[in-house]
Amino acid sequence: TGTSRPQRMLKAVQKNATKGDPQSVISAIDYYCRHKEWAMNVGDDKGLILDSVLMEVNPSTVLELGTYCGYSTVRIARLMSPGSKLITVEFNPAFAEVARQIIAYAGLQDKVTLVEGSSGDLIPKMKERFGIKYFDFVFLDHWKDSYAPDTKLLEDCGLLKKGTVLLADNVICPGAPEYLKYVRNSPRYESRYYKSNLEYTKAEDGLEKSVFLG
Ligand SMILES: Oc1cc(-c2ccc(F)cc2)cc2cccnc12
Ligand SMILES: [Mg+2]
Repeated sequence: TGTSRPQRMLKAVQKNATKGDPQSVISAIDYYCRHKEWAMNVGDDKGLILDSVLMEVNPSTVLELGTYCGYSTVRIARLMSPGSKLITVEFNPAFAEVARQIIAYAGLQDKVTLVEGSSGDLIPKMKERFGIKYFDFVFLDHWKDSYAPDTKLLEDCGLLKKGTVLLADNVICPGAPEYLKYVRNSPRYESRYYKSNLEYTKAEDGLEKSVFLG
C-alpha cells in the first residue's frame, strides 16, 4: 500500500506551511487540493462564507461534526476569541490522527478538542463529558443523512439556545435533501442558502445557515 490521501495532505502542510501560522496551513491545503489531488475539505470558496458567518456569530462554544483532516477546524479555530472552545467529532480514526497533527501544526490545539466516535453517540454526552451548556455555532460536515437526525438530537439534548447558528456544508453536492426540508419547514429555524462551488471545482454547492429560534 503506501500513504493515504490524508497522509499526503499532512506531508504537504509540513513541507509548505509555517508552524504556528494557521493561514499558511489553510493555503498549503488549498494549493495541494487544487493542483495535486482533490480532497473533501470545505475549501477556499465556501471557506470564505464559513469565515464571515463565524465572525458574525463570534461564538464561545462551537461543535463541528466531521473533522476529516482538520481544514475547517483550523479555519474556524483561527477566528475564535481567546478562551472559546471548539469540539470536533470524527468517526474515522485515520482521519482523526491526521487532523490532530494538522491542528497542532497550526498551533490551535489549545482551542480544539477532537473526539473520535459517532456523532449520534457523542452528542448526548456533550454536557457531562465537556461541561457544555449550549453551542453557539454548529458546523455540519459529516455524512449527509446524519444532518437531520443529529440536529433533532441537539434540540432534544438541550444543546441549542435561541440564536444558535447551524451552518451545513454540501447541501447541494452530495446533497442533504431531508435536512433542507427539515430546517426550511420548521418554525423553529430561520434558514438561508449561500450559493457557492463544490471545493476546488466549478460544480455548484452551497452552505445552509439556519438560526435556531428557541
Ligand atoms: O465536502 C464534501 C464533499 C464530498 C464529495 C465527494 C465526492 C464528490 F464527487 C462530490 C462531493 C463528500 C463529503 C463528505 C463529507 C463531508 N464533506 C464532503
Ligand atoms: Mg463537506
